[in-house]
Amino acid sequence: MDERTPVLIGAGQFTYRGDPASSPSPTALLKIAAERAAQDAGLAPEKLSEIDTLAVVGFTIDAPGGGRLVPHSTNPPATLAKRIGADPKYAVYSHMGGNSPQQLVNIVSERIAKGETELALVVGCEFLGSATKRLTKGLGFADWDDAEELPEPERIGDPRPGVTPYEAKHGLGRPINCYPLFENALRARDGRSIPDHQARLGELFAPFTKVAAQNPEAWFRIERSAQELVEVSDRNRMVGFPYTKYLNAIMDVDQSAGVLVASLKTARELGVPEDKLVYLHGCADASDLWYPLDRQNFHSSPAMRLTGKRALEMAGVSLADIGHIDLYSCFPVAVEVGAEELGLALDDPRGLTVTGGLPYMGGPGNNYAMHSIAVMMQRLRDDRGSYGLVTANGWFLTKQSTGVYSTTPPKGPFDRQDPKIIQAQIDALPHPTVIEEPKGAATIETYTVVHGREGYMMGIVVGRDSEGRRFVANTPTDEATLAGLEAKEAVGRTGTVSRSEDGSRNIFVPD
Ligand SMILES: CC(=O)SCCNC(=O)CCNC(=O)[C@H](O)C(C)(C)COP(=O)(O)OP(=O)(O)OC[C@H]1O[C@@H](n2cnc3c(N)ncnc32)[C@H](O)[C@@H]1OP(=O)(O)O
Repeated sequence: MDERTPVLIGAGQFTYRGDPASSPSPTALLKIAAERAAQDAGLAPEKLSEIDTLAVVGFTIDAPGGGRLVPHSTNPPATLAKRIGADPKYAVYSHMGGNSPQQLVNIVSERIAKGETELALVVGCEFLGSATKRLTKGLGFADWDDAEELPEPERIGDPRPGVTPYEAKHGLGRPINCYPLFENALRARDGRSIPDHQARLGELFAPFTKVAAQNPEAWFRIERSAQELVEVSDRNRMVGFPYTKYLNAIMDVDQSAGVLVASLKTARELGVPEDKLVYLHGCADASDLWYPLDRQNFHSSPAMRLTGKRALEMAGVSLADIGHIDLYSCFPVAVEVGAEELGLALDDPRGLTVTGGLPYMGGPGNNYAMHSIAVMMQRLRDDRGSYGLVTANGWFLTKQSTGVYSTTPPKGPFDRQDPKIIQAQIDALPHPTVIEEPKGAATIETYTVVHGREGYMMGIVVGRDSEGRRFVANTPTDEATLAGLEAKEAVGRTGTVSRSEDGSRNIFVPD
């Protein structure tokens, strides 16, 4: 076999459940995952000093506008490299997006195949669990010694924000507000009643909780029934209609995961046991029409379809050959759309997650898919010769990265297709015109109702004006309007849109 074949040799995960006052710093979390990945490959932790490539998944807290409330290094790859005694010639820090782990594995694999990298560490972490508690309880961060001021890291990935200022002003910038727009559109497209659709969401995610309950690294190791997931209760409030809290990715966790990727030559020189090797057979990366209002509709993802198709094609296998699947699962609609685009039934007997998914396993911001890859590697080692599919999603069903893995060595050389090829097909798709200041009669294309801890907050409507142009608006915030939007299907309802009194936003009033 070609000695430049990229191969994943070790994976490490870590979940911190201790006292927030002594929680590990971001660099410490990364280092633990890296050391566990080395151990998994049968290597001493000191061997990490030999990496020539380091790719760190962007911290959620470094999202644009995140500020620096939580002290941490201004250059996470450089700080981690120092801690593990490495001097990588290629060190990068990714932009925001849950697609990043799979995308980084795809990119470093291509570098390995081209002879640019011999041994790479790809690693990320989430630390909002303890960080938020430290901030709210005034515990400080004095024991975190990684808040270094260093030159900015080299960034990798697509730097564009997930929403336009127009969309952000109306609340689309938060995933808990934006994903429900897709869910409600999907329900309306299928003509399903609200109660039937809620039941479907519960049935979709109950098996995820079962997998999480068996996963030692899962944040919530609790199996829940379909009904419990969707029933509004004191412990399970509505967040963004139709999603109760249990259907949302959990935000506040402390977790890290990383993988070591090597050329086959280096893996052999390091003495990595053959039964540890997991090959990346296929991969693809693409973005959908970027901003939510530019999408063709709110119930599809051409990027998921085309990256899935391409990754399978590159691997030379079909969906029927795949034994293990992990679809990105920040919210149910990511799984529903992902399954539909790939041609999978929601009750596929193979299951749609190997980890338990973002609402139960955790890893909410950008690093979840690293956990999928880590668990997938072990699944494939335990089921030798089988294939595994991992999908990873960033922003609002925006950026997609896909990987197909197996312990079976690939037949041909690793040849990643230029992502621009799929991207050109997606960018050429027709889509509606967007209008920023609509006026007059309009129709709801999709919507959500946003709840805070104390109850109703606001409605968000994506609508079409009388000329078919798409806009976003908020609704009046009175309970009757908001409860009405939840009581019966509001997609297709008519109303009137105008500018708010202060001129800052659009307001849609249903008829
Ligand atoms: C591409 C992408 O990946 S997009 C996804 C990116 N990720 C996100 O956007 C994360 C979205 N999630 C969130 O913002 C938050 O987790 C929310 C809003 C859903 C809930 O958070 P909060 O407002 O803090 O919830 P609330 O105050 O009502 O309840 C907190 C309690 O619920 C628990 N909880 C929060 N989410 C869940 C969940 N999914 N399952 C079970 N329990 C949960 C918390 O651990 C906490 O428990 P405690 O009281 O025992 O400490």
